[in-house]
Amino acid sequence: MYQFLRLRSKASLEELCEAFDDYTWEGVVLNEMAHRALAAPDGPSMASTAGLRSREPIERPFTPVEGDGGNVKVVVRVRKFIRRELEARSPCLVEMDPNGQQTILHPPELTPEETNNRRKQQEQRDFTFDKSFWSHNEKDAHYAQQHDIYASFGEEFLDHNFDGYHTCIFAYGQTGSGKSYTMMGTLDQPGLIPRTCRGLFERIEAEQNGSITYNVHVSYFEIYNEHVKDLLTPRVNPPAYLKIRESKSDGVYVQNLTDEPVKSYEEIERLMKMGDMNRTTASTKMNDTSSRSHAVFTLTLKQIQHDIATDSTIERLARMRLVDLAGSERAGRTEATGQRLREGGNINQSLTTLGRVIAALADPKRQRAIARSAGMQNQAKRRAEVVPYRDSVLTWLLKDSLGGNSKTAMVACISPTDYDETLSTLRYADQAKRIRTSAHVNQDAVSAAERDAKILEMQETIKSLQLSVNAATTRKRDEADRARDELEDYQRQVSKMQRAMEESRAVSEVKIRALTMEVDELRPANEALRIEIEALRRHLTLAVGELKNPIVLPKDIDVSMEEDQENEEPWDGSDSGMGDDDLYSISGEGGGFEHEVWQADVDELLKDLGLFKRKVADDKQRFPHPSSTAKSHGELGDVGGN
Ligand SMILES: Nc1ncnc2c1ncn2[C@@H]1O[C@H](COP(=O)(O)OP(=O)(O)OP(=O)(O)O)[C@@H](O)[C@H]1O
Repeated sequence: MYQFLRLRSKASLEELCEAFDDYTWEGVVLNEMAHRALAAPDGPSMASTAGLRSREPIERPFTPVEGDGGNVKVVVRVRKFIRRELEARSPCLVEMDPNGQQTILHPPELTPEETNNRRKQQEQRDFTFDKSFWSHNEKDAHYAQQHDIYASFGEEFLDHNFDGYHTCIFAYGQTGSGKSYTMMGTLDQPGLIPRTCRGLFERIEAEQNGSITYNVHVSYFEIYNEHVKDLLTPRVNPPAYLKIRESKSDGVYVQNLTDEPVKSYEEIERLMKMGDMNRTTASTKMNDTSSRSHAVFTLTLKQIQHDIATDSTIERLARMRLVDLAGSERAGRTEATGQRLREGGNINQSLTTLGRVIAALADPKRQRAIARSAGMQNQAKRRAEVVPYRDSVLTWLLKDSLGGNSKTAMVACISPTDYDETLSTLRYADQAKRIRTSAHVNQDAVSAAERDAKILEMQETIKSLQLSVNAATTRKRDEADRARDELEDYQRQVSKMQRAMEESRAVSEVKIRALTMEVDELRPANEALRIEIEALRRHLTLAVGELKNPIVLPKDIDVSMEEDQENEEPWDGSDSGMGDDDLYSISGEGGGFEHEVWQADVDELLKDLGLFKRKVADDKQRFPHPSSTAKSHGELGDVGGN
């Protein structure tokens, strides 16, 4: 700190910076402040460090990345032999080239009679997909385990979700080909769904940086015989079927579907198990645990980032659809009768519609028509589009995932032994490769005022719905249906508002967390400032005392003897030979001039310190130290004037 007193020319802010640079680590804080003050275009500003920091761009993973969804990603997986196939000593008809991603289907050896009975010859067929997973023989080097499937594209899809894209992965294939094994897996060999859920929470924990709030919701339903059943509510008899509705803001949705908020993987795991228990399965000739329904597991991830500088939020919404379709089946081969036969019929019908939707979407002519229809009026638009989404519940609900705002992947599961079924699946998959989706980042920037206004608007809507529900219930019976719809709308709005308010509360928590962190960060700097000020105050007292009572040395004592001896030159009193320590040795003649210079230096110092005092006081006022507010004010008051 003595360097401070050794400044001989004007004690400007620049010199103060240098002095602090050489001093202690606490000086870095003051130094940074002084540099910032100097860097300000209109001279030293009163902005505190915190204020400056808050205006700097915060690290933001929320950089909008736009682009289309690209083509549907298609991968194929062949499973190992199951008991039935081993017993029949069926040969493996599938070959895969893991490097070229080729899947080759060989024709089975037929007896002459079988060959004669066939209308079409079976021949070798080659297909190329984004990936061909060989899960047939564990001993092979390129054997694909469950985690290989997730690592290959499950992780990539999770990346898309965090970027704000909706995604959909669906498993397609004949009954018993390994769809449920791939999607859900077993306890010791978990599939894509549990791995995605775990990956999601691992990332949330790893990416927790304090300024982002993550909200995750889960829903799980099945489409059984063209009816939608909630898998997260207990089964009832007769079964409760849910309605499908469409709204401008939410698109096609299942009314009153449970959408459970979850905070950890364990919570999701519990819901997954509950859903699986509720799912309709049955034993058939082709599969002991055959899924008799299409199951749609949906994760919704909302990321809310709060920018403390502008008090606005950026919201990203991503929906992950993980679909385990029921398997296509030939009645002749499954030998199904009664209920199983009816189920099979419904399954096949919806899969046929899915095939028609895929064919329509993959057709380039149709794609051009859809693109052209973008600016058309309703009726003309519908004629141009003609994708038969509405022909089955499955395609109607997956409309967006199949050809709209989603990045989509299809896992085609095949059996190693069944030529016709496998060929049909591979053709289906080959067509799906050509579908292009139009995914975009689902991101909104909302200011605090807009958020409040949104909640207010919802409250108003709810109020008016409440009035019309009350009025409708008093009207005649034939209006009961309308009343029920209004009531459902009302309930939907209420739960939407509850969610918005919950999010608002979460944003407030983030704000509090960020401010607390900033105060904590500033605490050491404040403490350093306090110590510096105390030291400065002591030194100033010393310097002022020195000026008031200069040490007068008798003329005949030459204190510069030592120096003279070293320099071997007599001191002539001129400025050029004066070292820093001479400040303590000068007196008498010429001392008047030096005194004026010192006085000017000290005045400058006092001025600068006044400046610091104001800045420090400003900081202290903005970020008060709980225990030392009063004390600090007292200390600052001791330092020289403005
Ligand atoms: N990659 C695999 N490795 C080991 N076993 C598998 C694999 N794929 C499927 N299996 C086994 O094959 C059998 C049928 O699989 P799974 O139930 O997943 O078929 P599915 O396509 O879902 O059938 P369905 O359409 O009838 O529901 C199960 O016993 C399953 O454990």
